[in-house]
Amino acid sequence: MSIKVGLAQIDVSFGQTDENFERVEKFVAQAAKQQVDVVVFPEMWNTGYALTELDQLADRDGAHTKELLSKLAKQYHVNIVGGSVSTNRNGHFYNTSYIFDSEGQLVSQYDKVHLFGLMHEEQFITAGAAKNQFTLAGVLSAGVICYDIRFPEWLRTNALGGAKIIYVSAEWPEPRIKQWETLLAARAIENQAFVVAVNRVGNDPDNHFSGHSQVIDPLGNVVLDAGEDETLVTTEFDFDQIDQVRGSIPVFDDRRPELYE
Ligand SMILES: O=C(O)CCC(=O)C(=O)O
Repeated sequence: MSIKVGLAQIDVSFGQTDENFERVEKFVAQAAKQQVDVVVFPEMWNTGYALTELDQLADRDGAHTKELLSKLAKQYHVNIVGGSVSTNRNGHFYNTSYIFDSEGQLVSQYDKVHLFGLMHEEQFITAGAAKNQFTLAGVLSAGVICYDIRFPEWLRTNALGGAKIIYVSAEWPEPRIKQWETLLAARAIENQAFVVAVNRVGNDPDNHFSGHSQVIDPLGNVVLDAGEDETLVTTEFDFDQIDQVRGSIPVFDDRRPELYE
């Protein structure tokens, strides 16, 4: 079984929500034209890290994002891993990912669990406390957001459901891009899964973001690298490789969880 994914490596206009919603709409249409099964977006694409303005800008109850992604998924008959957006729910702000199937149904909702102190995220955002495991395009999958990839135990926790694809959405700044690439490869190898990771490009007042969205196979090989410009890149991969890799080095069977606490 194979799947075609589209990585929407977009810029994010700082605090300009209307512009950002329009951009996402354009990229979903473009992805649909290329007949992808799943299109994936980066982190916090509605506002960027405009954390001090969340009161005015964060999506209340995620309503605007959910309405748009659901409509687009249905209209174009495409599955959408909606990156993440800043949301305002019950008086708290969250960094929230919404995932829609090609019928326009919400299949998962995830609040980023590990908040990134270097960008003062924890001063504004409330951390999530739940996993993100779902079936999309018929494939068991998991999803995390940016800084989450520094926590192998969290990805393992999510991957233990049998995920064959781990989706990562990020706003990962350029100075640490080597760490991004290395961490993604390690998460793919240790979980023997495909990693589909989408980073943004462009600038915010404090950071430059250089993309390098990637698809990585279960052996840690980079199948696709999107480079440093705003772009939609696509690739198709099949899951036989996962069975081969898991069959030859059975790390899931060889785990010793009784020793890990
Ligand atoms: O861990 C890093 O170096 C980057 C994390 C980050 O930018 C984020 O979580 O938004």
